[in-house]
Amino acid sequence: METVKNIIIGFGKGGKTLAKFLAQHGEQVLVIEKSKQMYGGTCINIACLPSKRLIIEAAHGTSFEDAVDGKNVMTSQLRQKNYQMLASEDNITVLDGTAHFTGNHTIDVQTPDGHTLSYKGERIFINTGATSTIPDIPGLKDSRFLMNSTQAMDQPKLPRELVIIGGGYIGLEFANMFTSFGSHVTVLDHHQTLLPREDDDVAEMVIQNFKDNGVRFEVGVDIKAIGEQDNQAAITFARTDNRETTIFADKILVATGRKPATAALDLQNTDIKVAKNGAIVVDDLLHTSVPNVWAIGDVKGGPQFTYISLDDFRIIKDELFGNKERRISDRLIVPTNVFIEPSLAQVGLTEREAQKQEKDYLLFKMPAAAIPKAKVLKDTRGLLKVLVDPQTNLIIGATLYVQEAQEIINMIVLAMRAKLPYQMLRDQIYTHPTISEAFNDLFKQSVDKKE
Ligand SMILES: Cc1cc2nc3c(=O)[nH]c(=O)nc-3n(C[C@H](O)[C@H](O)[C@H](O)COP(=O)(O)OP(=O)(O)OC[C@H]3O[C@@H](n4cnc5c(N)ncnc54)[C@H](O)[C@@H]3O)c2cc1C
Ligand SMILES: NC(=O)c1ccc[n+]([C@@H]2O[C@H](COP(=O)([O-])OP(=O)(O)OC[C@H]3O[C@@H](n4cnc5c(N)ncnc54)[C@H](O)[C@@H]3O)[C@@H](O)[C@H]2O)c1
Repeated sequence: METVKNIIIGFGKGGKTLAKFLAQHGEQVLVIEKSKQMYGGTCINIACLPSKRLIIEAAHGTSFEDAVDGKNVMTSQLRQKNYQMLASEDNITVLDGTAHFTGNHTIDVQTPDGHTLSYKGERIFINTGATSTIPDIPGLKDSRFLMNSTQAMDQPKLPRELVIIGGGYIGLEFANMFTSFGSHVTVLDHHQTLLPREDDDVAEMVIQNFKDNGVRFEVGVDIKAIGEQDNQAAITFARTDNRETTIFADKILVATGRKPATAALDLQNTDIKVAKNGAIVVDDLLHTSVPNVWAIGDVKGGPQFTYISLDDFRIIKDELFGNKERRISDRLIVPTNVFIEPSLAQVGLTEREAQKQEKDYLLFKMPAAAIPKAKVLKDTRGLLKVLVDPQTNLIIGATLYVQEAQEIINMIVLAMRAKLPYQMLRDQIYTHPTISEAFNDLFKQSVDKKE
């Protein structure tokens, strides 16, 4: 059995960044990836980048088929670039194969040609990501109409009637995208409230905009069964009043969350603790319960974002080569963005959360329609809400539902991290016409909280 200084299982965001860093510091690294189609990990191949590319193509009026082709060219280029980024390093070996543990620090790798290779790792980093879940609905798992998000982005033709189960991140982003391509979309969710973290005014506006675009929502439903009729899927669900309805679709996209990919790792052969949901239990420094074994990214549970996986890399880098100060609990200001149209970005407290915590706050609020650039972009939908601590003048939360929110939220994040008073954003000179210059006007006057 060969002993390797660093083994990274999975070519994910944090893992690949760590591999490059370790190699550049003279350390030997073995990166094991189970699929050649996944070099570079989930984000670039089957998640963030291809989905955003399709969303943009849909908004530009590209046909679905051409958009999928273009997306595939992009992901293949990214895959190649990611592979080269690691394989070109003398100290890194990228091994095709599926890894599973045989002991606390030993693994076997099943290679595509049927061989089993055994390794001992002085350090092991688990970066295997997460996989789609399929809810236990009779007939769903075996339905020929079922797709997960990866399959939805690779359909040979646009589904005319599309049912999406789950109205979270993927559900809303794909509902927006497929509607723009021309599908008729119905979103089913078992919760009564979509966007449950958002303030009511924001969530209502987002859902109304979807409805205005033709998306149908059925919330608080209990999906009873998936069948087939006349070459279509038949989806039967009960509404809150227990009345049963059946709707029909050419495809069903399941977007009901993703679970940590630990099932194939044979962690029962180790002392690595796993939570009920399959997530690897880690401490504040990403240590698993076995010394010198870390978990990075989605596999450790918690927020599932590429930038969190990247930040996991920073924690490990700081532990191994820095001053050992960075940790998960430092992540107090983490922005999110739902890539719908317009974009919905959020950081810090919402108004509801501030009220629940009995925090005093100033509310700055304005409609997107007041921003000249929104008119230029021909999309004046949305609103901006920022909460400020009246004692310190520091921003404590922001929700930006406006075109380009995914970009300008990062200015708010910077102001929060640098503890800049809101007046700094109010009085700054911005380029024009831009969405960010809205901060000049937004912060002029706080509004009555009851508005
Ligand atoms: C449709 C979609 C859109 C998304 N959009 C966004 C977005 O816009 N912004 C954002 O921040 N996040 C987004 N996410 C979430 C984001 O993709 C994930 O949080 C991120 O990719 C997780 O990265 P990771 O480092 O945990 O591992 P991953 O990138 O998931 O990598 C894990 C790798 O491990 C490999 N692997 C698994 N098991 C084994 C094994 N036993 N042996 C060897 N290899 C193995 C897998 O093949 C995979 O390549 C999206 C997710 C989806 C599904
Ligand atoms: N823009 C982004 O950053 C982005 C985009 C896409 C995905 N992601 C990441 O990927 C993760 C997975 O996305 P997702 O949309 O699958 O999960 P999600 O957790 O965001 O949403 C799941 C939705 O499915 C519903 N649901 C669950 N079980 C159901 C059932 N049996 N019947 C009906 N509805 C049901 C839930 O109520 C919820 O609304 C997200 O949590 C996010 O971290 C991020």
